[in-house]
Amino acid sequence: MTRIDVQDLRKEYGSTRAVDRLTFAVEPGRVTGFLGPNGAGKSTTMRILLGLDRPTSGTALIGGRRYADLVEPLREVGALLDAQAAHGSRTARAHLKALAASNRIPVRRVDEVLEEAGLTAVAGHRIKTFSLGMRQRLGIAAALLGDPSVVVLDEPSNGLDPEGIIWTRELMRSLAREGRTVLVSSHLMNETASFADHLIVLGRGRLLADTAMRDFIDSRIRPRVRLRTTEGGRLRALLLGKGFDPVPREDGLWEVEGARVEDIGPIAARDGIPILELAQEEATLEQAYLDLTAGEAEFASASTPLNQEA
Ligand SMILES: Nc1ncnc2c1ncn2[C@@H]1O[C@H](COP(=O)(O)OP(=O)(O)OP(=O)(O)O)[C@@H](O)[C@H]1O
Repeated sequence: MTRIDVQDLRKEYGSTRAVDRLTFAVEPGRVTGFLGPNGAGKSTTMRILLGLDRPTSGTALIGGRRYADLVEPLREVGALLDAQAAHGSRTARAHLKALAASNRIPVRRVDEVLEEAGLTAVAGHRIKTFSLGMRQRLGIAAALLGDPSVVVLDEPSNGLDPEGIIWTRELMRSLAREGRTVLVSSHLMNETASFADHLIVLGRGRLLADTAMRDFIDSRIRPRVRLRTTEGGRLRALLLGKGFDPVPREDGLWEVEGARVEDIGPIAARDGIPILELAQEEATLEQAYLDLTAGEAEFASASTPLNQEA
C-alpha cells in the first residue's frame, strides 16, 4: 500500500507563488479528485511529485520516498501529465516498447495495456496521426505499463469523447478497487464527483478542502424539491406542520428547501393532494464547488504575489 504525502510544499516561480504551504495525503484504495480553478497549482504539485520540478521548500513523497529516489519509477508510479509529450514519429507500440525496455518491464505488458486502452487496432500507427483523445488513451496506457501501485492523472478526460470519459471513469474506479492510490486532477466538479471518493481542493496554491466526497456533498449541499400541485395552499399548510417551508415561485411551481422527494411525496399522498410534478433539484454540487473556490479563479492573479502575503 503506497501513500502520497505532501508536506508543507511551496513552489515559487520568481514572484509567483504557485504552491503555498500545501500539506495533504493521498490514500490507497480510493480515487482522490484533485480540484481547483485554472492556475490553482494542481499541475505544479503533480510535477513536483513526479520529479519534474523542484520545490522551493517542503516535500512530496511516494511511499515515503522522493520520485528521484525510486529505483524503477514506472513500476511504482504511473502518470499522465502531458498527452502531447509522446514522440510523434513513433508508433504507439514502439513508444510503449521503448518505455517498457527502459524500465525493465516485460514486453507482454505493451499489448496488454494497448488492449486495455482500446488502442490495439491503431497500435502500429504513428502517434502524430492520433487525435487528442487517442493520445490521452496512449498516455493512460503508458501510465499503466509498469502495473504501478500509484497512478497520477492530470485531466485524463481532456479531449475524450463520451465513451472515452466513461472508460476513464471505470478504469479509475477499478484501479482504486485493486488497492492502488489514484490521484486525478480536474477543474470540473460534476465530472470529479462521478469517479472520486475523496477530494482535495486547491485555490491559489493553498489547500481549500481535504474531504470525503460524501461529506463534501452532505455538508455543502442542501437538498431542494421542486413541485407543482393544484392545491398549493393546502399542501403548504401540511408541510409547514411537518417542519418544511414551501415557497411559491413566479412560474407557479413551489420550492421546498431542505427536503427530498421521498419526504414530500408521501405527505401529499396521505392527504390526497394531487401532485403534477415532483423533482429533486440537482446541479448544486457545481455551485458548492464554485462557492468554495470563489475569488480563487482569476488566472492572471491566480497566485499570491510574495510582497502581498496574507
Ligand atoms: N514554469 C512556470 N513558470 C512560471 N510560472 C508558472 C510555471 N508553471 C506554473 N506557473 C504558475 O503557477 C501557478 C499555478 O499553475 P498550475 O499550472 O500549477 O495550476 P493548475 O491548477 O494546474 O491550473 P490549470 O487547471 O490551468 O492546469 C499559475 O499562476 C501559473 O501561471
